[in-house]
Amino acid sequence: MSSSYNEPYDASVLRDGLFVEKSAFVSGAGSGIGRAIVLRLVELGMSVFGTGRRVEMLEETAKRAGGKAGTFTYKPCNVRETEAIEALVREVGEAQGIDLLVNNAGGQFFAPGTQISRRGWDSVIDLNLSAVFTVTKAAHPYLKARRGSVANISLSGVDRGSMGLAHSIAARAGVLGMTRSLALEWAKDGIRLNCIGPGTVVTEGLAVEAARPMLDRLVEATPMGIPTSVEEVAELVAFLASPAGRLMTGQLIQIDGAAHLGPGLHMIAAE
Ligand SMILES: CCCCCCCCCCC/C=C/C(=O)SCCNC(=O)CCNC(=O)[C@H](O)C(C)(C)COP(=O)(O)OP(=O)(O)OC[C@H]1O[C@@H](n2cnc3c(N)ncnc32)[C@H](O)[C@@H]1OP(=O)(O)O
Ligand SMILES: NC(=O)C1=CN([C@@H]2O[C@H](COP(=O)(O)OP(=O)(O)OC[C@H]3O[C@@H](n4cnc5c(N)ncnc54)[C@H](OP(=O)(O)O)[C@@H]3O)[C@@H](O)[C@H]2O)C=CC1
Repeated sequence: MSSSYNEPYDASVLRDGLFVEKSAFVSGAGSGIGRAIVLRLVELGMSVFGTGRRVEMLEETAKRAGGKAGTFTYKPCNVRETEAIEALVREVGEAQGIDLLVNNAGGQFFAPGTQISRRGWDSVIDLNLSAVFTVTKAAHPYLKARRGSVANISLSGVDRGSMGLAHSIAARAGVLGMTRSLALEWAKDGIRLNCIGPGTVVTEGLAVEAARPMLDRLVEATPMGIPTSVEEVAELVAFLASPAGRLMTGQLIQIDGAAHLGPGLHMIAAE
């Protein structure tokens, strides 16, 4: 693996102060893509609230957000605990409003369909689909009040399928369907919803040496041969929330070096 895969990438094109007096709710804010989104939004002047299960990870995000134009506050919560996450969204919505909701918390394991148990299937669907609906629905009144927007962090290949990810692709395809349906229902409220499909992103889970064979395969499946950086995902989230994204809704934007057009992960099912 080239060591440059994991280096910070300057993707910033948006202007300073863009999001002053705006507020965001970001799930999975304590690591990887979610942390990068928080840091960029705060840099652009936003008041960002973040959640995730591990408080120490959120603390680290807060440390890195210190001294920037906006603010970062947080509280740990499991997005799969419906009543708790609904209450948290209400608390944040009442306290600071919500101009932008980022559904980023998620994850899965790689396995051929024959090795996914019913419980494994349900876990992945619960985290990556049902919890996204719960959070989005809970945020609706606050998004409506601000004519806000939603960015759902999805997965490259969601509209085509991927070996080894039947459960996750099914969940994210469900999110895409939900996104397009709510984009229609909520257009009258001025609310926009989009999905972003990153390709391989070298975050915590993939950066460890043990994940190196998987990472090599993922890069092999990426025609441009370059993993997606967390910074370019963050910039796209910010762009979609900005005035320049005013008419963008119901979209799937894949930021993946053409992975969704490439050979796919055929090697996984062969194992
Ligand atoms: C078109 C081609 C495109 C090519 C490019 C692709 C681009 C996409 C690249 C995607 C890159 C992805 C990277 C990463 O994933 S990085 C790693 C990030 N970390 C994670 O994602 C971890 C996420 N995992 C979890 O959060 C949890 O494991 C999960 C929610 C999935 C389950 O949590 P839960 O606590 O509910 O689960 P349990 O541990 O109780 O287990 C429940 C059942 O699930 C089964 N299970 C768990 N792991 C596995 C496994 N590895 N294989 C098979 N089954 C598994 C477990 O056994 C339980 O079932 P049973 O009770 O029946 O045993
Ligand atoms: N890395 C990649 O290659 C790609 C990732 N993605 C997707 O991007 C999103 C971010 O992933 P990434 O940054 O890479 O990976 P991480 O594992 O770093 O991020 C996942 C985040 O979600 C949080 N999370 C997971 N489960 C829950 C839960 N039940 N309740 C609350 N928070 C939860 C985690 O925090 P905590 O554990 O503290 O709860 C963590 O901060 C995920 O949806 C992922 O599937 C999409 C394409 C490619």
